[in-house]
Amino acid sequence: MTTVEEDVRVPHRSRLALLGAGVMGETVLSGLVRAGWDPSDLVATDRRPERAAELEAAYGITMTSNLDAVAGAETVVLVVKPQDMRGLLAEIAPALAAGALVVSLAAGVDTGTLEAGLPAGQPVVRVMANTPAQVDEGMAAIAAGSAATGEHLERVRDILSATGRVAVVPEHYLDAVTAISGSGPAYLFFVVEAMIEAGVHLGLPRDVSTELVVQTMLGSAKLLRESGEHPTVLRERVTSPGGTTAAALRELEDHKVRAAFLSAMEAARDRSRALAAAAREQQVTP
Ligand SMILES: NC(=O)C1=CN([C@@H]2O[C@H](COP(=O)(O)OP(=O)(O)OC[C@H]3O[C@@H](n4cnc5c(N)ncnc54)[C@H](OP(=O)(O)O)[C@@H]3O)[C@@H](O)[C@H]2O)C=CC1
Ligand SMILES: O=C(O)[C@@H]1CCC=N1
Repeated sequence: MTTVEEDVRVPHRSRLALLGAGVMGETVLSGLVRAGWDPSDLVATDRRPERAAELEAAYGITMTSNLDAVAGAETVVLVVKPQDMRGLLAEIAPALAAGALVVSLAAGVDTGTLEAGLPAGQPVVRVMANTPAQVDEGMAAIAAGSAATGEHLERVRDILSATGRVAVVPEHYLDAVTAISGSGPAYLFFVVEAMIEAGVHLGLPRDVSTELVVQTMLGSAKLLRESGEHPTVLRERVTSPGGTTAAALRELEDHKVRAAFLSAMEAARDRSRALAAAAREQQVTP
């Protein structure tokens, strides 16, 4: 017979170790805590002791060494910079539990490179996430390595869907995904900065300009999502014949802003490929 106590129990979550608790690492950890994970099911590490102390105080998560964290963890999430991945894989490979799922959030580093630095057959899932996950509006794309199963992908989806949307994609999409949604928040913040400065240039107090621009960005994103309309249609609805918007858009086209966005995202995609190549060249077998 089912008891009331059993009905309301929190589902068991296996122990998750997160290595590299910088900006993106904290984004994931804080999201899991907000989503109701018991901090005692989480363990994390960072190279800087003062950073570790900060996170322990903020979230009640045990901060420890990489080897301690990995021992017994069923899911190991790696959130170090691509350039630090090789050393980290070499350090943890001997301590990983057989079958533990390794999840990498590093830009560029492909699953082949990760697998080459880990014991044979270790399941790996690669992720490209973004910082709006800090407010539960993240966009993450995930791809399975050669030994990862559907259950492994579901486990990663469960972790990331706590803080936003998750798409399963073929791995060869991930350099482009990095250029679009991984780096994307920075481009939009750049546009916001430029518009706020423009408002100040036009004589608005900075706080007024900031409020106008931030709410316009938020409202436009919400309109896109909720209307389901194509952005071209929404832009045309703002653009009155012979009006102010048409005058502004003409300047953006004359300054080749659309072409600049294309070049910028090609550069980000190429940088992701270069990081992948560098990580591949550095790879070591355990
Ligand atoms: N920031 C973002 O918006 C996004 C980042 N990413 C990816 O996430 C990863 C982390 O990026 P981000 O959080 O911005 O970078 P951070 O530098 O903020 O975080 C990485 C953290 O890992 C620590 N670290 C490095 N080596 C080790 C180690 N061996 N053991 C434990 N901790 C270690 C670093 O310490 P120290 O400071 O001493 O180096 C640092 O605190 C990158 O691979 C990046 O490509 C992906 C999508 C978006
Ligand atoms: O700039 C970077 O390399 C990382 C990856 C995507 C966003 N930040």
